[in-house]
Amino acid sequence: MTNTTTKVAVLGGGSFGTVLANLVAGNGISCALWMRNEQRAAEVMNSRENAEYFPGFILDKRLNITSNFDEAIEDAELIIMAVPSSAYDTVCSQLEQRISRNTLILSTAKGIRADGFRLMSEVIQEHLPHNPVGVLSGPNLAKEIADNQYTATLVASASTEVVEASQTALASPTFRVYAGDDPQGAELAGALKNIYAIIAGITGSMQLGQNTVSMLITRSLAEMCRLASELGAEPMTFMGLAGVGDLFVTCTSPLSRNYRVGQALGQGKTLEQAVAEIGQTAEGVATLKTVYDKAQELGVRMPLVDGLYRLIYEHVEISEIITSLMTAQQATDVEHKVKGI
Ligand SMILES: NC(=O)c1ccc[n+]([C@@H]2O[C@H](COP(=O)([O-])OP(=O)(O)OC[C@H]3O[C@@H](n4cnc5c(N)ncnc54)[C@H](O)[C@@H]3O)[C@@H](O)[C@H]2O)c1
Ligand SMILES: O=P(O)(O)OC[C@H](O)CO
Repeated sequence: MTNTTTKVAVLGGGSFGTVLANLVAGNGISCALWMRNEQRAAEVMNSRENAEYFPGFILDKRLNITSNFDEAIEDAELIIMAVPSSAYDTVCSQLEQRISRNTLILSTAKGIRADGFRLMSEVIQEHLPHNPVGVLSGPNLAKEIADNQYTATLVASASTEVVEASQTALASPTFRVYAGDDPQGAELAGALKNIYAIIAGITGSMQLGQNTVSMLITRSLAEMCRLASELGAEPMTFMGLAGVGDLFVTCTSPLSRNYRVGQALGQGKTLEQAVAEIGQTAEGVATLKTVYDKAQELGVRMPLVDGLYRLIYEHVEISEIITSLMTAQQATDVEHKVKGI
């Protein structure tokens, strides 16, 4: 797909799918937004508003919203996956036998499948081994994109076709799309930061100072890099939009659902209550256990992940966790430094 792009399909009509599809349609490119619920799709199509997620945000009149999967993907050169990571296997299996090998796929979910520690691009490739795949990751709060706040993102792929097609489809005067060549790092960064956003939400509810927030973000970044470099990703990816960029926005904005889960936990609610209260996808909840298990398996030091795990699953008091985070034996050698930063 080049500047002559003819059709894009966005699968998943929640917050992110809606704003991405609207960006594509706004660029004058034929775009179908697929929502699985027939009645909802009809309502959004007729009212031009996805009232469940963005009341008052009027969608581009050229955007087609449909619950008909075949209609949505027919002739699409680029398919943008915007369902949560938990739905990837289901939706990818629906694509099998229905799309050509040339169809480009862009993954936007920020999660990791627990079974086999599979990244979303890996799930796609398992179902669609011949299709070129890329990942989009960065500081991209959907509400701010809908409000046309200046935003940048990263599309990382081994396929220049996917990068170019994504730039053509999504870039606008308020949405800048950078190219990257470390999809594994971009995906890991996007998924890992959700865990730290939950911790930031907890500290937010405790009204701790900016020194504390800054320490948390910095220590989070070091932990993320340690695990990612152990898994073979490029640490420098974490210095960019998908790493520190997304970590910063998600750890500081109550628009982040993961941050809000943390706020609710900090107010004494249970995890179940917190998740129910948000009512939308907060990938960090499932990612926490997946990453905790992986860090244990690989022997990677992740004290913040350990602390959140102990708080949620072992019901250890927050004060005890903070004390252990602040008084743990300090490294005096370079062993604990992250390679590359
Ligand atoms: N919202 C954001 O600001 C944002 C930004 C960047 C990335 N993301 C990522 O995008 C992914 C999707 O998140 P979201 O914010 O759109 O979530 P959301 O909760 O707002 O919406 C998810 C949508 O997916 C639909 N869905 C769930 N299972 C499905 C299935 N099996 N088939 C079809 N549809 C299904 C739901 O009905 C819902 O409409 C997440 O991994 C998230 O981390 C979100
Ligand atoms: O609402 P969250 O916590 O899923 O965060 C949304 C995006 O990932 C921010 O880049």
